[in-house]
Amino acid sequence: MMKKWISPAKLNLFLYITGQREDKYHNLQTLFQFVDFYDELTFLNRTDNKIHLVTPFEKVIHDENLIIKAAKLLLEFAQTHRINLPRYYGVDIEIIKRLPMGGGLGGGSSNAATTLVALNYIWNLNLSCQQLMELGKKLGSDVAIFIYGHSAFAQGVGDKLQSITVPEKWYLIVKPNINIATVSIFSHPDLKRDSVTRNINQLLNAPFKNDCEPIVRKLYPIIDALITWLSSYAPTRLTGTGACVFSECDSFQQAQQLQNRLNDQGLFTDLYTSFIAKGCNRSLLYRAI
Ligand SMILES: C[C@@](CO)(OP(=O)(O)O)[C@H](O)COP(=O)(O)OP(=O)(O)OC[C@H]1O[C@@H](n2ccc(N)nc2=O)[C@H](O)[C@@H]1O
Ligand SMILES: Nc1ncnc2c1ncn2[C@@H]1O[C@H](COP(=O)(O)OP(=O)(O)O)[C@@H](O)[C@H]1O
Repeated sequence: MMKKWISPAKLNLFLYITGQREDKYHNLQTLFQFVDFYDELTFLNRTDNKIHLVTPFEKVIHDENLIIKAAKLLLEFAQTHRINLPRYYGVDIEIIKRLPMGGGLGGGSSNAATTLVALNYIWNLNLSCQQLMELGKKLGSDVAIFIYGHSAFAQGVGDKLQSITVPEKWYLIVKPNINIATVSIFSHPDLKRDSVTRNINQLLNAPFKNDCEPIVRKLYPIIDALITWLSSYAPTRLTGTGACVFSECDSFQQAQQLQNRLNDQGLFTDLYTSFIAKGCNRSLLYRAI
């Protein structure tokens, strides 16, 4: 059977913005954890050395897809550094896409990371995790954490990573039918950008917050309503720049109860979907290898 490569979602358990650099990128302090909800990628050999994404994406053109960009970047790196490639390195890439786009779950970045890790293995390039992370950063700030593959406290623009083990909670993740472009939140004048820099112990011992949440709640009333409603049952926050919100539960049963309650309360039920996932300190990308 053809090997499936896992491409998991992440949550930002907390996210603080401590300033903005000259290049306009924001300095962050964030806690990343993976969950067991994922896309699946397969790579099938071609004999014409073309790289092709077989699965159509409604909103992303082929060559702009982060999967294709990652494959081409790795190929170019191997060719520039004269690393031996197999005679037939062409691939047809298929994806079972479950992660919503613009959901703050890092789906695009995760797909890029999985592509880099998978093709490094399939092409037998032997690049180190560090080398793949450096390449990944060229595609997006979040790609590095997905290659790193362990829960981490991230600083800088989200790329300075320190491994950390956090409780593997269950989450009810609610996805409003909205896609939020990261840049639209990071460029908003009212975004809170002045959190004080704290060390990891201070951050772990304070209530977890997301600095993007106030502005996202103001811009998207459905997200505000969901966080307000869910918070009366479990701690609930925004992940990344949204649109998903997650409620932290101690067991699958608790998450399921909350999901049932949400479905039964009958408010705006056509405006969102939800699923249950478990936090994983180790990314399933590596557990599956
Ligand atoms: C906010 C976070 C938190 O994990 O996640 P998402 O909500 O997107 O999943 C990330 O920092 C997003 O990372 P990623 O989605 O890879 O962003 P990128 O493609 O690098 O950047 C998109 C745009 O966001 C802004 N940006 C991104 C990262 C950062 N530290 N400061 C920024 O100001 C920049 O304007 C950039 O052009
Ligand atoms: N393979 C991909 N999967 C998802 N999004 C992709 C992909 N390739 C490019 N994109 C683009 O990246 C954007 C951000 O997607 P995604 O990473 O899923 O969201 P977020 O950054 O909110 O977590 C999408 O809206 C889409 O335009």
